[in-house]
This record gives sequence, C-alpha cells and structure tokens, in this order.
Amino acid sequence: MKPMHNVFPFTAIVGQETMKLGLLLNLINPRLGGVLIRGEKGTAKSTAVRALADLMPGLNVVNLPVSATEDRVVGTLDIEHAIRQGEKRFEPGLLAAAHGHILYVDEINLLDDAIVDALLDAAAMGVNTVEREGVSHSHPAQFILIGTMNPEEGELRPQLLDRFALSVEVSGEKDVPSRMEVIRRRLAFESDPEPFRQRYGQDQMLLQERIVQAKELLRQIEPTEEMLEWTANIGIRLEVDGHRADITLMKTAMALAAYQGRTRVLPEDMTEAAMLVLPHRMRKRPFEDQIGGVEELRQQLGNLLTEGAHVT
Ligand SMILES: Nc1ncnc2c1ncn2[C@@H]1O[C@H](COP(=O)(O)OP(=O)(O)OP(=O)(O)O)[C@@H](O)[C@H]1O
Repeated sequence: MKPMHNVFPFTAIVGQETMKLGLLLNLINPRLGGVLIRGEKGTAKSTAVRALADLMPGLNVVNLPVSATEDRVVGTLDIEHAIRQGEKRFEPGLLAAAHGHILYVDEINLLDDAIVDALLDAAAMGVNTVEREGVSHSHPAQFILIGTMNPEEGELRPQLLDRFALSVEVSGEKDVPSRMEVIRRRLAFESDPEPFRQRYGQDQMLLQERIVQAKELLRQIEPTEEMLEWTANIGIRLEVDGHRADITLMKTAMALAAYQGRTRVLPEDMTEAAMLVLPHRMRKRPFEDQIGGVEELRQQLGNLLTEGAHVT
C-alpha cells in the first residue's frame, strides 16, 4: 500500500493546469477513457499521477512497466491444469490488480503493441478476457488508464492515440518565478513531508469535496438535443474519423460542467472539452503545426459554437 506521508500533494503542483484537469476529469468519471500525457521529462507527470490517487481514499496506482510481458499484464490461464483437472486456473495479472484503481503506464510509446492493444481493449470494455486454446476467462477490469510519453522517443500509432479519451501536452515552466516556486516547494517537501502536506491539507480537502460533488452532479446531467447537435457538428466540421471522438467529447463536456458545479453543459464546456479530446484525433494534428495550432483550434471552435454550429 502507498506510504501516504511520501506523496507530494496534488494541489502543491505548480501550474500544469491542463494535465491536472485531464486527470481530475477521469476521477469524476472513471469511465471517461483515460488520459495520455505527452511531454518532456521531469514535468511532474508521475508526481501528478501519484498525487491523484492520494486525493481519493482507497485509490491506488498500479504501475505497468515497459518491460512487462503480455502474460504479466493480462494474466495467465493454466491450460495443462484445465486439461488434467477439468477446471480453469487463472493467475491474475496487472489488469486485475488495477480494477477499481489507476493503471499507470510510463513510456507507453515504448510498450509492445500487443500489450497496448490488450490494455486499451480492457480499458474500453471494463473487462479483461484471456483466451488460450479454446479456454477463456474474463474478469472485471475497470481502471483509469494514464499513459505518459515523450514524443521525442517515438510516437504511438494513430489507432492507439484515438483510443485515449484525452490527451494533454506538458512542458516545463518558462518563467522564472514559477520555476523558483517548483524548486522551493520540492525542497520544502523533501526536507519535511508532513508539515508540507499539512500546509496543503485544506486545499486538498476542498478539491476532494469538489470531486465528490462533481461525481454526484454528473449523475444528474442528461445530454440535451442542442448539446448533441453541437457535438455532432464539431465532429463533422473538424473532420475527425469515426464517432469515438464525438462520444468522448460529450462525456468530457459533461464531466467539465459537473466539475464547475453545474448540471447544465455550456458552449465553453464544449470548447474546453474539445481541446482535450480533439488535438490527438484530428487528421492534421494541431500540435504538429508551428505556434498557434492549438490556439487556432480554440478559435475555430469558438466560431463554430457562436454560429450555432450548423453544417449546410
Ligand atoms: N510543476 C511542478 N510542480 C511541483 N513539482 C514539480 C513540477 N514539475 C516538476 N516538479 C518536480 O520535479 C521532479 C520531477 O518530476 P516527475 O518525476 O513527476 O517528472 P516526470 O514528468 O514524471 O518525468 P519522467 O518522465 O522523467 O519520469 C519531481 O521532484 C517533481 O516534484
């Protein structure tokens, strides 16, 4: 089990607002479909993941190392035992351990494709099925999938990118005061974790309450015809492939509304959601463009929504 006193508080992380939002939305709706965090080394990615689990009692992080074999991930069926004894014997893997928790895959872009496929399937279905020579075993595997990667070390296949609900870009702080604050907080935490954690105790409690309340509000949100039309039009106008993006966009906007304490989804929720859902799915990905790509997307979405987003 995690040593609580060792965890850097979520609310003490300096900046990185988009990453934090992407993580929190998955806490509000654990069936959202996970988040892919892309960016350079040392930008609080793993710190944020551990801190996320620390926010909610009983939530743990299960690490999936790049070196893990497929058997270790999905579990193993003992076929010889099944033949000899006529009964199934299943050795659970990491997907079973992650049920009800967070599955954290650092450097997901370096993971074997077959394993990535298996874990994205399980994440989507909420069930892990292992088949060997006509014998199969299934068990629940509902987890929040969080993948991190440094794009300089290789990309994920587009088919796999599309299976992550959200994607966020992280980079180091560029201004001196923020960088100073990162150092200050880290040193204070390392020199004496407990008082540091206490200093953020109130903020942590407020955030935890906000998440609990958002979960409750989310249950009350129904997608209206207008919201469905916005979403469908965004999908068409921005030329995303298939329907997965539309569905995720709707779910994300609903989680965002709940996080803002509302049961009504507003156009700004759609824009905000689109910034997390679409960049990694568009045929021409904004983050591959020069400066302005993501901002252009934001502007395009703003125009779409104010126009009423009608496609002629
Ligand atoms: N925005 C931030 N706020 C607070 N601490 C930060 C921030 N960014 C980095 N740090 C600190 O920098 C160190 C590195 O962060 P971390 O280990 O989370 O990086 P990472 O993004 O997971 O990198 P890697 O890909 O190398 O594992 C940690 O000590 C962390 O506390």
